[in-house]
Amino acid sequence: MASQLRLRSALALVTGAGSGIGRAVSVRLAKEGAAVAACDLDGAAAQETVRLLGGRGSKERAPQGNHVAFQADVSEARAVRRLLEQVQACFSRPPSVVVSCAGITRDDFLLHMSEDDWDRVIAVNLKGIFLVTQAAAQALVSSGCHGSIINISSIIGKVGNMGQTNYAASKAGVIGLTQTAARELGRHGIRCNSVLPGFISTPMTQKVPQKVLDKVTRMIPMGHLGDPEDVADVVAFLASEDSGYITGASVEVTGGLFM
Ligand SMILES: CCCCCCCCCCCCCC(=O)CC(=O)SCCNC(=O)CCNC(=O)[C@H](O)C(C)(C)COP(=O)(O)OP(=O)(O)OC[C@H]1O[C@@H](n2cnc3c(N)ncnc32)[C@H](O)[C@@H]1OP(=O)(O)O
Ligand SMILES: NC(=O)C1=CN([C@@H]2O[C@H](COP(=O)(O)OP(=O)(O)OC[C@H]3O[C@@H](n4cnc5c(N)ncnc54)[C@H](O)[C@@H]3O)[C@@H](O)[C@H]2O)C=CC1
Repeated sequence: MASQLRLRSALALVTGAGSGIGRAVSVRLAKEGAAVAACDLDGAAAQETVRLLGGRGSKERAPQGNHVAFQADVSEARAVRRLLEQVQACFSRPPSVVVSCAGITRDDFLLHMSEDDWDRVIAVNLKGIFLVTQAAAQALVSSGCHGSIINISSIIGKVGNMGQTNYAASKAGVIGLTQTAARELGRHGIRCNSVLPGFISTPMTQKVPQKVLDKVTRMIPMGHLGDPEDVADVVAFLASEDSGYITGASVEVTGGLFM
């Protein structure tokens, strides 16, 4: 999709911006003119993303159209409230585009999965998106601004996957959360959509045993894993007015896997 300055007036908050899909989303939204607030649990990784965007802003003040890094754990309510406060103080407005990419895996078969591995994945992948979506929506509604919220789920949230009861439940929950937010926030001019990537080449998938990787690659109709940029293309579309009448959707970016 040709790159345009579709987002030149947007302020985009991206969580999980320090790696993989979140970094690719940050790069793409900046390329289309957005100012980017790049947030990650790993603050240094978020800073590196901002360096890649050519940003130099400090938390205290972001020169017009600049990009700034923030550190926050999205699973912590106080951290998310502080994040939205810092972003609005830095840019003097709420983010009109919010992309929740922060996510983790703690894979194991159901028979052996620990309660801690269940709790942590649900806390980051599902509660984290609840907290960020809620805080961003509150800021937008109270300021009377329209917006586009894009939550990264997974095709696994639709079809399940061996070794991922926690992850699959979290990603299925993201779809339902986003559909409900879309129903409630449409009247405020805030669109909410989910993106369901398939197997994308990032540090997250590098942990997958090779034999599983080989199996799944053979199952993909397009014959290869996706790149983070393939997801960023769709996120940029959902962030822009080119998707102005789309809300509550779940967009699969899978190369046809599990269609
Ligand atoms: C018929 C093949 C179907 C393959 C489907 C795979 C779908 C994956 C698509 C993912 C797309 C989206 C991904 C995403 O959102 C981001 C991620 O979540 S990336 C991480 C994805 N995680 C996995 O797929 C789990 C991979 N498995 C593991 O990490 C380990 O197996 C696990 C920790 C669960 C258990 O380890 P261990 O006890 O050491 O057992 P083994 O590794 O030896 O496995 C035993 C046996 O089971 C087979 N197997 C394991 N996982 C899967 C799986 N997901 N799908 C199919 N088969 C799996 C493994 O190959 C072994 O088979 P053998 O025949 O006994 O060798
Ligand atoms: N890679 C893939 O195949 C797929 C990934 N996804 C989802 O896409 C999103 C991004 O995944 P990847 O880029 O592949 O992973 P990644 O591991 O490369 O990046 C995830 C980022 O999230 C950050 N993060 C983790 N916990 C956090 C927390 N509590 N607070 C703030 N930041 C936190 C990490 O520091 C990291 O920078 C995740 O939600 C993942 O579940 C969905 C489908 C497929």
